[in-house]
Amino acid sequence: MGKISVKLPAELLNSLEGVTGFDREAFENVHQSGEQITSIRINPAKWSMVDGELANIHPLPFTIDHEVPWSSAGFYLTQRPSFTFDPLFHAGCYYVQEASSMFLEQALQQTTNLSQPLKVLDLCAAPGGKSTHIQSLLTSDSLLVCNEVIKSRAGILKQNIIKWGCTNVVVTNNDPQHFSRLIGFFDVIVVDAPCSGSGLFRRDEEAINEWSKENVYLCCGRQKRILADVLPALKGNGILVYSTCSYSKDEDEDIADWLIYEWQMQSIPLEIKKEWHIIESKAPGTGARGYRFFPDKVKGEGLYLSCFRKTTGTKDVKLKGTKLEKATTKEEAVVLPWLNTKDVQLFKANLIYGIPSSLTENYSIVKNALNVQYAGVAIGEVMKEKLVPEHALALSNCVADAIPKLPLTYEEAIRYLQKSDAGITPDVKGWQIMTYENHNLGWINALNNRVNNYYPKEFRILKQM
Ligand SMILES: C[S@@+](CC[C@H](N)C(=O)[O-])C[C@H]1O[C@@H](n2cnc3c(N)ncnc32)[C@H](O)[C@@H]1O
Repeated sequence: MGKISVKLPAELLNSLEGVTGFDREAFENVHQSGEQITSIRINPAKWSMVDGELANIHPLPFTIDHEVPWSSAGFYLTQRPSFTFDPLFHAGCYYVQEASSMFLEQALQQTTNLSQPLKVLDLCAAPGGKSTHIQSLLTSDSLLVCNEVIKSRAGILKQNIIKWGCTNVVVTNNDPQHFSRLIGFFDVIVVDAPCSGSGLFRRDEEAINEWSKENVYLCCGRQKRILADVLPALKGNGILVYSTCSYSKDEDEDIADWLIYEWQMQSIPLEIKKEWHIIESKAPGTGARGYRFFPDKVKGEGLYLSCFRKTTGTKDVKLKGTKLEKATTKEEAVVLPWLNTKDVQLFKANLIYGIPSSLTENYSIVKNALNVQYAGVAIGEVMKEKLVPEHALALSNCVADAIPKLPLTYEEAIRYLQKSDAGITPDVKGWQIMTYENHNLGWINALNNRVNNYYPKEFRILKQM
């Protein structure tokens, strides 16, 4: 790690003078240092912790330096490994996520009773870092709606949700305006807003070239529009978590003031430990609390996060659901042996999907209002009274234990994930799941004369080792 020459925009540095906790020299130095930090957040549904240690993988594909102090599942790594060539990454055992972002866990834990069923919206969700984190913190009978306005990014979000392997998430592709159709529906809304991106300067030099004061103003206007569009969908007393990866007061504290003046939101302070070195800020007008991460103070990138309670009630609107096309009894009989639970509602939308029975009503309301891209778990297609299973089922937490599994060596797993000939000769015929270190990777179908690799094209490793 050598010193590099980075020219930070003088206009940004000047505008940060006076921002609580800003130390110009230290801030400039940390950007020049060339230091890069790598952190991951493990998927507790797939990878267990025993006595604070990651269990059952030998050898671990990386070396853990220490834990991210504000997250129960976050770890710093000593160096950045090749995640592409780690089968566990493809199995959804962890998500590569910048450490400051994991502070969302504190925001949710300290403002919300996470042990009860909740309806949560992650409005600006792609590629899914915060969504996968929120999912891990919720009960299985909570519903998480992850939305992304840009269609291609919604596709990436869907892939990451499939890898995470849960059944209680819906991915939508909507403009924030469309959420006015869901008046008072959500208990919690997370807005990780598009911003001018100064918090990412250390990782992405392009962000430096793209930064301008004009863009900060543009982002600030957009942030207000997004919030104004979505706030009606939050129920009275509901929680809003607002975050950006910008240091600019216009996109952070000024938005907090605006939320209080214009929307009568109430700021909720969070408890932070001194040794975390997170800076608590007060918005100039209302004193609303916000939490700012400076890379010269914390081991992570730039972030601002602030929590609010909605003090105004919402009209009591009875939201209508749409009728879901249910799977037939015959289809159910074919599908159920592939699942480890009967507590799912099976419905059809090209394929057969499953969603926890307790979420059906709320899901039908979401489906009526929004452009759903993915819901629950895609199970497969029933053809000639047999199931052709979907990749998502293999990676999900609802696939039956009785399905045959074939453990692969590291080299076989990489060839399988490249969708090339893995060179395996299974003992049994038919559909079976390829595993690596006991984690599911995907399907093959072993026929009499050949083995068909069903790893999806869009997920495959394109690089050669
Ligand atoms: C900071 S990123 C979200 C990162 C994500 N929350 C995560 O943790 O992986 C902001 C997202 O907002 C989306 N976005 C851009 N313009 C938007 C708009 N006008 N309304 C809503 N979302 C928008 C972007 O496409 C982007 O995916």
